[in-house]
Amino acid sequence: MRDLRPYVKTALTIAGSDSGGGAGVEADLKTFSAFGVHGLVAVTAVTAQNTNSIIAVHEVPPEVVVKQIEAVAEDIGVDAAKTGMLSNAEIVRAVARTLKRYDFPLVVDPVMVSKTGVTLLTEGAIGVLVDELFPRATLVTPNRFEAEKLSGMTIRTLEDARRAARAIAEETGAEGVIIKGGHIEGGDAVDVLYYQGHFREYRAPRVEGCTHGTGCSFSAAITANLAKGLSLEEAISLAKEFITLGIVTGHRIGHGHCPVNPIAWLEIPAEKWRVYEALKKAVREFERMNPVALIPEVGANFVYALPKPYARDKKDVAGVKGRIVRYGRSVKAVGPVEFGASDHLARAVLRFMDFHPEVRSALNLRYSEGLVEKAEKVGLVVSFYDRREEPPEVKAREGATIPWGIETAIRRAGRRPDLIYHLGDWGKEPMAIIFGETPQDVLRKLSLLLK
Ligand SMILES: Nc1ncnc2c1ncn2[C@@H]1O[C@H](COP(=O)(O)OP(=O)(O)OP(=O)(O)O)[C@@H](O)[C@H]1O
Ligand SMILES: Cc1ncc(COP(=O)(O)O)c(N)n1
Repeated sequence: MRDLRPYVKTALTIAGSDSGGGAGVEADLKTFSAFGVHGLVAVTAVTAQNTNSIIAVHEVPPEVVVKQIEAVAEDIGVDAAKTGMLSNAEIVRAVARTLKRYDFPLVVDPVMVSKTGVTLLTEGAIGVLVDELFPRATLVTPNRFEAEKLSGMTIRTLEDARRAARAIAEETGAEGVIIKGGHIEGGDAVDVLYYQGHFREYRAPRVEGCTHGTGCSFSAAITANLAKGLSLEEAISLAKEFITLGIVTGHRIGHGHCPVNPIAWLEIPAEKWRVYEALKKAVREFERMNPVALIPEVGANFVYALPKPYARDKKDVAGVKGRIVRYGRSVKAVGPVEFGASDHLARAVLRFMDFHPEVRSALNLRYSEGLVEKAEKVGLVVSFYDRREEPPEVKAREGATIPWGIETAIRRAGRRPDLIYHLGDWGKEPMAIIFGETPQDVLRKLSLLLK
């Protein structure tokens, strides 16, 4: 017997396919999944596309677009829907006619031109979109250029965006209009909503990263949250947070505009849990191994970073709060495993990851000649840096010594080191650091040293 009240919500995207996986239905489906919503699809056009350009477009016959909508609406049910690339007037008309038969919330992203400058909606279809689809829309999400086209106004400031949003809503019958600020100048990326007679701004810092598919993912995120029953304003707030993260963590693939990363929203919390659990287990094992003589005066730490591109600063690296110390005859973690708990060792592993991104874990130990000899004897790759060789401009920069040292040691080794040491300096204890892909890998190397 099928569950009569399914626990999962569904969202439908009516849009084009992007073979590069950055925009269109591909971005929408990833976004729906990121919010835990089951995605449904009606493909309007197949594009041969990459990060540089759109090479070919094959439009789907309008009746097949309609059949796709009906097929899923009638069997599975739709909790909210969005439209993206609709390509031509016939498809717009068929979609508008079909959607009038259903009452789920609808987000219309009036996609007209791709980031790479290719037309995705014929000039003649724009009027049809406005007349036939906008009146059915809960929200319309134009970017600056689309809003200028729709309103006939020039948009340079937020005040301009406010005026245009209101004009579009009042003239077309769309319930809400949000003008996205990706292409409106300013230190922040600000989106301006006009909804039910009032304005609201959504603001986030303008970030560096990947922006292909931002409009698609943003409207899909709003749709997913409407499907889950959130209010329009709550749905936009979440979508705004989501899109900023997706831009910063975008995967630098292809030679043109790299795609936004909708999965970061899901993957970061998931990876944090994996890192946390793996490190907690390894710290317990380290305590059991009890290498009392290897604990430095300043204490040891054991760290594990999120994978790239999510490991950006020390808050993305888990470590032991208060470090690991000698306590009588045993080795004890002072506090719990936490993200951001390590400073020095976190910086060391982050720098290591710039050269070898797969090496995400590290453990620092008391240096001794014997330890280094043993490491070489068991076949570990050993390298070092000498703090006395540190250039003055590096020394002058707070926190720059360790990254400089790690880089120096990696370059010196000419291959991936397992252990890096330094002999100390005034007031600095000599130290050895074991690096590994995982905390288990680090412990494996440590056990070779303890044999
Ligand atoms: N560099 C950036 N930093 C932060 N947010 C941004 C940036 N660029 C765009 N955004 C945000 O991303 C969302 C999409 O806006 P944008 O104006 O880029 O839409 P678009 O042009 O339709 O996107 P696309 O054409 O890439 O699909 C908005 O919330 C916008 O504020
Ligand atoms: C199938 C499809 N839909 C939408 C876009 C717009 O996205 P962008 O403006 O980032 O190129 C696209 N390029 N391809």
